[in-house]
Amino acid sequence: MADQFIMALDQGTTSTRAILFDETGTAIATAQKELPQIFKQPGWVEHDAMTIWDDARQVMAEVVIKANIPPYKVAGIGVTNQRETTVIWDRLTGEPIAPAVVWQSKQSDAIAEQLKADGLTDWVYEKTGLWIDAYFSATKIMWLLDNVPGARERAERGELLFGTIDSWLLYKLTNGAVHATDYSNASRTMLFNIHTLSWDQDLLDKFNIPASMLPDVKDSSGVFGYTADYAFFGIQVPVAGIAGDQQAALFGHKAFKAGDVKNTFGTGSFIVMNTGDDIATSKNGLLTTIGYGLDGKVTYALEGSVFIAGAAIQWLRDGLELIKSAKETADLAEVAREQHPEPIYLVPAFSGLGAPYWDQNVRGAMFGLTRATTKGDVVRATLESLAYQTRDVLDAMQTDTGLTVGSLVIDGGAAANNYLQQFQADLINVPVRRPKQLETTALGAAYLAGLGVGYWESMDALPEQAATEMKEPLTERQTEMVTAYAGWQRAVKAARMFPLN
Ligand SMILES: Nc1ncnc2c1ncn2[C@@H]1O[C@H](COP(=O)(O)OP(=O)(O)O)[C@@H](O)[C@H]1O
Ligand SMILES: O=P(O)(O)OC[C@H](O)CO
Repeated sequence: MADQFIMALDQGTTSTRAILFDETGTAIATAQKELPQIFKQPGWVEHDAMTIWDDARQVMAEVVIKANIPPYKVAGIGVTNQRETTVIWDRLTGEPIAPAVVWQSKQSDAIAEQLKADGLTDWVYEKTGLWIDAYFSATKIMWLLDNVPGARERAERGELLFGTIDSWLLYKLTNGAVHATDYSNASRTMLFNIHTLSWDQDLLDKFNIPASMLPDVKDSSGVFGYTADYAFFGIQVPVAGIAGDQQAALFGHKAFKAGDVKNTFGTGSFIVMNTGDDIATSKNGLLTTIGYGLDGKVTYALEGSVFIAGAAIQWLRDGLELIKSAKETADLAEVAREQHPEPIYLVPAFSGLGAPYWDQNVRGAMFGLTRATTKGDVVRATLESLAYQTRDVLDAMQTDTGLTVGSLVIDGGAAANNYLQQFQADLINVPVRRPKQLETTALGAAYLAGLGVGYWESMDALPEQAATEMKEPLTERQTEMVTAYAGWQRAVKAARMFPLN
């Protein structure tokens, strides 16, 4: 297989990427397209599903051309995706009936609130491992069926299909031949029973969603189908791996042991702990989810989903126009820290707070401003908010599992930030490691696809990640961190006391 490659197709919230990996797990070429965000109403976030498909096809072709390899040298494709985002399309024409409702979108908030008011929270949690929220696909499907004219009747006649982005891309890649997903994505819909490993008929009945819309659920590794003529240079390449992006990152870090934890700092921040065979439950606002399905067996995980991480850095750039690029933030924060050791705090609850608070009624706030506050202080507070939110989740994880997190691996765009990495290590008082290659999500999808086609024979044969950079916590900062974290906790409390209405 030495002259063959595995392609990862990583469809994220803000971009669509194709990356080719060789046998050593090295990325040899990347092609990427930014994805336009559609904000029709406050709190709504949508994507054009056809654009996603067009972009996917384009980056897949581009990456092969960039790498200058014949397309038949691609041994398999692994798909990984922004999770929960919901597409509904016509079974026959393959046309979406509406824009995709993105995981961050709040248009189904009222439906989620009603389900909670109906007292379904524990019932849904016991079956799905999820706390009722507009974040998950179920209320998004309900919203689309209720709001797109004729959708409910068409769905009841069996004419419509639902899928998260992986299913949508798989359907398009195979020209409608395959309608399937994997366990990790299914476990984010709030329709999938993580105990019986099947769609839950009680939930479907309660939510009034026809079972005929749902994809088949399979292992994350194995052949799902083959690319159709028009999809990839007219050749049939097996789509041999699928996983939601956060679970793919867990796999990409080779976090295979119970207790292994990773954090991906992308648009949001997703801290995931492998819990092995154990369907660990949480009393502290974490989700129970499926890490991956492999060889007929699923591995479970606990997750803390933080909605705003790198998105806060984008806000500094595009909203406040304080910086020109995300890269500037590390130096600005470093200087600010030297000038004004006393921190200010940003609670970036721009769309409510996810784990461990799950409070939709809070919005962003800053605390501690004075006339001396500078741009650098605001940048520093923003970067540090990513680390504080991670600490909140890690504390909850340790309380829930009784396990001690001894180190943390990070990836995603904002993991490149040296200030953040050091501050994170200081704040949680354990080493924080990041791989040189931050595309761990894509690597995880490549691993799954590679295992699926026998490119790598077993998990033991998966290559080690390229060199990593480690930041140790600084002992001399530990007293300061105790005060700093107490300040953050007060800031969150204060922000939550200023309700939306
Ligand atoms: N050097 C940096 N420092 C801080 N944040 C960064 C840096 N580089 C990129 N980011 C942030 O990382 C995010 C992009 O990460 P990525 O993993 O590509 O996200 P996604 O998969 O959610 O689209 C953006 O929100 C951006 O603001
Ligand atoms: O696209 P990302 O990397 O922001 O990830 C989004 C998550 O999968 C949402 O649950």
